[in-house]
Amino acid sequence: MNQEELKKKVGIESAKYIKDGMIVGLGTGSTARHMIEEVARRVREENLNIVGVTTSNETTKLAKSLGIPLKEIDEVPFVDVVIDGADEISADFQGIKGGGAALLFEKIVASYAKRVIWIVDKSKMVNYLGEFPLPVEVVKYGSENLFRLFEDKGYNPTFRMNKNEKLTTDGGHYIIDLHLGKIKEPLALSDELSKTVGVVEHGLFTNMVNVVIVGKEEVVETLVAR
Ligand SMILES: O=C[C@H](O)[C@H](O)[C@H](O)COP(=O)(O)O
Repeated sequence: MNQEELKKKVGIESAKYIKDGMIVGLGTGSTARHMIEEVARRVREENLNIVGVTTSNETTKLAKSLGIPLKEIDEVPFVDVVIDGADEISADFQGIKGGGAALLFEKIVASYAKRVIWIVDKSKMVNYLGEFPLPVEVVKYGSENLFRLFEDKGYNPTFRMNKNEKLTTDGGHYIIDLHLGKIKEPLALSDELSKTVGVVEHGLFTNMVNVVIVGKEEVVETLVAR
């Protein structure tokens, strides 16, 4: 079974957590896409009655094209469940997200969610976070200085590019990716980045996930955080 098939498997499995009447956070990326397609199928074929809240412009476009009813995040007081992909997940359920540049809206939706479910193929499960570059979303004003600050700290920063230009996120910011290799203390780094002026948000999602659905060759494994 190739990686794409594993992603599809967990996407379909995760949609089973969605029940009639729910407000559902719709994640972003190639794995979340499969979940969104399955949700749309259930809306169409099973008359599933839900409202989606999206986590990126890309997901809004996809969900609209598939006919999923949507509301803006500010039109709902909470989200029942958000289902999203991830770039890395460690054994203690900490994660890195933002490989698709959607971390800010994803974290906002997750922070209003009663339940957070991540769907990944087995390659995303790691012993330590950090091999995947950690995305940091920053205000454009002063971002070169912030870049130099990260350089001085030895964080090996690179600006996320879109062709020859710096990529601008859905929120109108830049992303600086930190190439850290191994993040020894995710919680401490999360605090440090959150306190850094000019940082809007970062891709460390600490103590946020409730359920992780992992696609493996033979089985789909469901891990529940304590
Ligand atoms: O910004 C993007 C998101 O955090 C994605 O959920 C994450 O990058 C995983 O994406 P994919 O399922 O395409 O690997």
